[in-house]
Parts: sequence; C-alpha cells; structure tokens
Amino acid sequence: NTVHQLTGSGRGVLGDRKTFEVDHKYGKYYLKGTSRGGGIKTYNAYHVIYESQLPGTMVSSKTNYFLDGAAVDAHAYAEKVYDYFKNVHGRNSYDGNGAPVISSVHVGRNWNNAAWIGTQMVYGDGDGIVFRPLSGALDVVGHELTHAITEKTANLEYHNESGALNESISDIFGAMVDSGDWLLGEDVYTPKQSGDAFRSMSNPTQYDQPDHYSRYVRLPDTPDGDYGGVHINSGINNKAAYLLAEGGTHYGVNVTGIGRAKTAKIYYRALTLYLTSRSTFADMRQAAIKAATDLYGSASQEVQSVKNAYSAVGVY
Ligand SMILES: O=C(NO)[C@]12CC[C@H](CC1)C2
Ligand SMILES: [Ca+2]
Ligand SMILES: [Zn+2]
Repeated sequence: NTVHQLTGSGRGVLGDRKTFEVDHKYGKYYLKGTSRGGGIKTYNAYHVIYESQLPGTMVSSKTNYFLDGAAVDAHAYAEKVYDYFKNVHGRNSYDGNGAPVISSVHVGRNWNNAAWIGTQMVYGDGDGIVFRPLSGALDVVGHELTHAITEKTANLEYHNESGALNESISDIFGAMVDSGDWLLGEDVYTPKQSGDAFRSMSNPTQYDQPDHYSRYVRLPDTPDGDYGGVHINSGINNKAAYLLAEGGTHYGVNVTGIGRAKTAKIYYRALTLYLTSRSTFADMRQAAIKAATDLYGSASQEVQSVKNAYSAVGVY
C-alpha cells in the first residue's frame, strides 16, 4: 500500500536538523503523517487552559520547514518510537491495532514534566533550569508511549510495586529506543549542567533510587508519596534489566549479560503475556523467567541470567 509520503524538516529542541512525515492541505503543511498505523499528529497546546481543550491546534507551517523545536521533536521521535515497536516487536502502535499517536507540546506553563494521559502524550516546556522542553529527549518520548502500551497490556496499577514496575518498564523501553546509553532524560535535564541525567539504570543510586530490594522505599500511596514511590523504587527493576543486558557483579552476584536486543524481547514478552495489573517484583522475576524460557529454552544462558539478575537485586 504505497502511501505518498510528504517530507518536512526542522530543527529539534537541541538545534539538530531532522526530517519527518507531513501533510499538505489548503496551502499549508501540517505535522501529520498517515503512513504509520492510524497516523501520527502533533499539536500546539500553548493557549490551552483546561485538559478538555486538548490536543490544541495541529502544528502547521506555510512551507515544509518547521520552526517549533519542541513540536519537531515530539513528532519525529513519535515516528521513531512507533517504528521501534513495529519493526522490533511487531506491534502496530500502542494498542497493537494502529491507534493514532497524538502529542501536544507547550502544555502548561514552564511545566517540568511529560505524561501519557490515557488518550495522548503531553509535554511541558520545562522552566529552563530543571528541564528544557521535554519532547527533546527520545528516551522520554519512548518512556511516555510505553506507558500507553503498558496500559493496553498488563495495565500495571500505578502505585506501590506494580506502579514501580510500570515506571521501570517505561524506562527500559525508553532506554532501548534511545539505544546509546542507560540514562533517562539526559538530553533535556538541567540545560545549564552537562553530564547529568534524571535517572540512571546502570547506577540508580546516583540519582537517589534504590538498586536492591532491601533498599525498597516505603512511601504513602498518595500523590505526595509518589503513589508509594513509583519513580523511586523503579530503580530496583531498572538495575535488574541493566544487569541482564550488560552483565556485572552486584552485591556479590555475577550476571552474564545477554545484550540489549534479547533483554528487550524478554521484557516485551513478559509485559504483553505474563504481567498483570497487580504484579509484584516477585511476579516480575517469574514473568521474565517464563518469557526467557519461551524464547531461549529452560536450560539457556538467557534464563540463568534472568535468575541471576533478579537475585542480584534481591528479588526472588
Ligand atoms: O517518569 C516520568 N513520568 O512518569 C517522567 C519524569 C521526567 C521525565 C518526563 C516524565 C520522565
Ligand atoms: Ca538516554
Ligand atoms: Zn513514567
């Protein structure tokens, strides 16, 4: 089915030039691609006050060159994340059935955050101190779209251990799509300070996350308690995933790395077939073992490494 793709271009948040699919109508170009599933569309929510006014106004330009860096990155990175899940995992959009991917940028006022709100992605501009516009990080876009996939599959409840797994799964696929490192948000975090990140999967403790179950942080299941510390305790499962891919010795336990690609396949299969809405960390260990067994056999190195990675972070 040859779809006539129109190509637009622009510079992203970091000033880097990129190209992406656009639409042309009534003499204007739009950030709307139709060749991926039900389409990828990017909106400007600058004037939006209430959530009911989302997504806002579809981003347009008189030419096929776009000047809004946050919009350029939200659109181009949504294409990359769509392509990753389609080409690597055979999944057609976040629902597996070609759901349109909708993003809004310039949401809120200097909002230091981004989110999947159940129907679309929303990105703040950041305050220029803590964050620059958050769609400028491919791992953030991957993180948010993975929340949508999780919601459509395991639907891990967003609190306590299942919520920490929900967060970790989003970090894992954010890191897989942004395949150069094990950091999260490094491209948009603290623009005035180089070399730091919002989270580290290779060394969660660097940004005050636990890297062992014995260090699990019990917090109230309230907004102020980060719903039981979902963005804190995700470090434990993040460390396990990092060890599974790269290997290492952690708290005296040796893990033989199996590489990023196999690690991604194990977590994708665990997420879509074995995890459920109330899965605990112990359930995560079993789901990963089952997925690795399906994929590589019960006597495989991959299965042994899954067991060792979870033992290394104190999850049995
Ligand atoms: O973890 C997150 N949301 O659940 C973050 C927080 C900062 C980045 C954008 C959104 C990641
Ligand atoms: Ca990264
Ligand atoms: Zn998240």
